[in-house]
Amino acid sequence: MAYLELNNVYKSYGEGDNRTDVLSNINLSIEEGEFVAIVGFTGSGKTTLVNLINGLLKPTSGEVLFKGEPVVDTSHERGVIFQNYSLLPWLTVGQNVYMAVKEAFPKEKKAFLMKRVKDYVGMVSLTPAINKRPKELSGGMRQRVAVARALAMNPEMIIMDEPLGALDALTRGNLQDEILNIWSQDKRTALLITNDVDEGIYMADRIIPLKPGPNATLGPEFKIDIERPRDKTAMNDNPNFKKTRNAIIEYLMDIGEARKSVSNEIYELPDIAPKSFVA
Ligand SMILES: Nc1ncnc2c1ncn2[C@@H]1O[C@H](COP(=O)(O)OP(=O)(O)OP(=O)(O)O)[C@@H](O)[C@H]1O
Repeated sequence: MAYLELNNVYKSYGEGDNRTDVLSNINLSIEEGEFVAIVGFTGSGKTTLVNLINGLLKPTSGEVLFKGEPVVDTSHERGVIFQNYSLLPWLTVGQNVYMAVKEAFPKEKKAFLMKRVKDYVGMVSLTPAINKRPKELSGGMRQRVAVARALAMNPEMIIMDEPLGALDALTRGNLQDEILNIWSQDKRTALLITNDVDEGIYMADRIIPLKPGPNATLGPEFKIDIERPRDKTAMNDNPNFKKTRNAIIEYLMDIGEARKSVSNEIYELPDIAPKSFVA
């Protein structure tokens, strides 16, 4: 039994003429302690996939199993870092993180909770902004609060939906390292959804492309055979890095071309005129 399993998962939105088939025949198996990245084009169904795993959505058919049990709801065991940071606007940075920590550790004393808030706000370099409200922060700072909030809850599995997209390269690199530290020290399981192949190779054990939809499905996996801890600078000269990067990019370009050729199809519109049109 895998830690997380998706078996023949299909997901559509709407009914009848309004039906959109987003995901088709998704099969994914992640072992405990693994770090898996899914790379995909925008609009291909990545957030839908995250929400199915998180328990915010139910599959149209197929099953999502977490530790052998069907996922029916959200759970603290699976912490999600969303791309749209969703902070409570009336609370400060510290209070936003505190609320989440209190929910995850309901029996702990205030001193424990406050220390955890301080540690995780510090980890994302936001100590000077701990008393600010979200509207006083830049998009990147808000995203860092969202990262601190999710990790401070101590989830067994960290699920990341393009969590670092809005950040500058330096902050992004630092947070990648923090996430990797937490993942490896605390023996977590991680799923990263990204459109950045280099980020996926730096962080993950395996990369799986999501082929664009409608009816998006997972492509072949690419194993990242590079020793940990990985060094970004040294990696550029690593033959395995170059080989894997080229293979993934080539694959994505091929499916991108296939997508373009589908969207370039010419549709003929029927030759009709409105019956009651008065010029
Ligand atoms: N609630 C919904 N009702 C109807 N269609 C939806 C709904 N949510 C998403 N979709 C459609 O499903 C498709 C995939 O959306 P999704 O947000 O999962 O993609 P994504 O890969 O995360 O996109 P992005 O990279 O732009 O965030 C899109 O065509 C979108 O319009």
